[in-house]
Amino acid sequence: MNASIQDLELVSVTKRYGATVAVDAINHHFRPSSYTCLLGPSGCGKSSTLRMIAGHESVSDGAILLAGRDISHLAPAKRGTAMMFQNYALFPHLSVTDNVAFSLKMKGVDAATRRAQALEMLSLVDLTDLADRLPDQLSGGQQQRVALARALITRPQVLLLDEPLSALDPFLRIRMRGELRKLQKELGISFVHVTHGQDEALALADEIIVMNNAVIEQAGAARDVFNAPKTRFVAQFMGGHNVIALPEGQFAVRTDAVDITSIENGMLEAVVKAVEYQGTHVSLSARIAGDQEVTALLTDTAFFSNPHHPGDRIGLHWDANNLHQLTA
Ligand SMILES: Nc1ncnc2c1ncn2[C@@H]1O[C@H](COP(=O)(O)OP(=O)(O)OP(=O)(O)O)[C@@H](O)[C@H]1O
Repeated sequence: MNASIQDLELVSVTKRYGATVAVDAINHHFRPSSYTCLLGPSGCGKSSTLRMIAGHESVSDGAILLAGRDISHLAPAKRGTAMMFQNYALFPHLSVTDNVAFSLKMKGVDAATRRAQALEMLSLVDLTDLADRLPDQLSGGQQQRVALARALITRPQVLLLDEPLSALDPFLRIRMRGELRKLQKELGISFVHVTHGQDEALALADEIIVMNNAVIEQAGAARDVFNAPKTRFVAQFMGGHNVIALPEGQFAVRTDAVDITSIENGMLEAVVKAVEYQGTHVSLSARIAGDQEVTALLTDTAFFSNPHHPGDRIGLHWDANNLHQLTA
């Protein structure tokens, strides 16, 4: 396949800080014009990966290619990428417009052109009316939009976002993630977004890259990663799965794919341990052979049409195609 204009590729990219290997020879070909989330627990290497793509951290080994060009050793402003930081890093003494226009000023663009382009970006993020305010006269969500406009004014091929929603309250976080997604689709450029929240990754991403211990555990379409985790780590980190050791190996099965039936009709015999009412659903946990726990997430209708209580002996059942063998 020919490299398209926005193709971003990591080739055996490694980051070492002294003796610490933060990113260990990872390879990935990002899909053009897509929203990708880099997901993983604290310390797995996702921010280092993003910072290397941005050029804010040097690459210890390997190469970063954008549109077929090796950008590994270029200055951040020369890469065709732009980064939006977690804390937005706005200049407190500059107006919204001047914050957005800042990088153009550094490039020596004249004042009228700077202002026109900044206003265009502010209109894109719906902030035209607040163009003359200072950052501390804005809400958290508005500051984030300024930071977005400021990153986008450089017309990047790839926008890099490091935990962009973490400073927002939960309500605003959900609203802003909808706006990020919409903006990415409107602009048609690639967004690469670092998060440790699987809900956030599922809500936003076309593609999810799950990192753990400096390597990529699994990458793929969001639904594929959620539905068919390849490793125990991915199944547990994404949530909503049981990991069960059976005589044939280790398997993941989604909690909402587990049905309760009679002992005779079940594939496995179990004893109910706990029942938790969750409104739309009921979470039932049961103990199976080998002292393993299996959770079944049942709709409230399904549960209350045939309720069970701790101590009941039941059968568990699932369709074979909902069982995913794990490789590690
Ligand atoms: N400047 C640095 N010097 C030394 N070690 C570092 C440095 N930055 C990161 N590390 C180490 O590299 C590893 C990966 O860090 P990184 O920040 O990339 O992880 P992360 O997945 O983004 O974590 P978090 O979600 O906590 O930000 C960690 O073990 C971290 O302690």
